[in-house]
Amino acid sequence: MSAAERPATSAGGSLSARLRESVLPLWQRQLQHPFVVALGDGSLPRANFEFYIRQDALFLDVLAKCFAYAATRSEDHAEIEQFGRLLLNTLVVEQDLHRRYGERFGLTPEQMAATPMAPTNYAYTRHLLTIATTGSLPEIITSMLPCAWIYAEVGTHLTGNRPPAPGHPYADWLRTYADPEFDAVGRWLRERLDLHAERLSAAAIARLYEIFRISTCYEWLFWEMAWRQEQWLA
Ligand SMILES: Cc1ncc(C[n+]2csc(CCO)c2C)c(N)n1
Repeated sequence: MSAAERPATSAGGSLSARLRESVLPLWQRQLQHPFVVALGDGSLPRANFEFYIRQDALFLDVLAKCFAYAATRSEDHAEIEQFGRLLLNTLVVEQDLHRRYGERFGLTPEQMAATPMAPTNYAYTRHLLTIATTGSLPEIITSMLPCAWIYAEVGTHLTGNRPPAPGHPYADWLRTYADPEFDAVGRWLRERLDLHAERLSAAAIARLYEIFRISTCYEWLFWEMAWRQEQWLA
């Protein structure tokens, strides 16, 4: 099994491992996306990265809210606490990474917040919000799992577990997502999902496959959106 195929954490025959296997070609396409390749080798034009950072700041605000919705569906004290921590972590990533790059690009937090959501970002966040507000807890976890899992794999794939080269323009981004602490987010979500899924019907599990596939597609489309600097129609 190549490094690209290997899950960041091996999950054996668990539901989360089977979900990833069910979308493996889509998963591997993320690592080959021109945006991801150029981000890794530092050749990504600044305009594309700036577009991405502005959109991602808006995305992470929504993702943080989805962790809050997940907390409202849980009856387990430790789980509620962890969803609360993930909500705060998400905002810290946004502030640390995005404000830092924002400052480098001469953007104020107000300018960042005034950016309109591009179509794909809008669609992805509506998908997450619909499930967060109307779905079951396993569905909510499943909808958020590809974003944590894919970024950890992209981070380790691009760095190969070595620190980014000196002067790499996107070193902070690479370090954030190659950090084993970030991989732990996905690992925890997988553990919770595998536990909750033990009590689900075959129909409920089938729905999880569908949700996982849609979120995985949107992760690819998010790179594509930033690569093309996608705009709404005039
Ligand atoms: C489109 C998109 N997908 C995933 C991430 C990665 N990410 C950053 S914070 C966080 C939650 C855990 O703190 C996750 C999953 C991203 N930045 N943008």
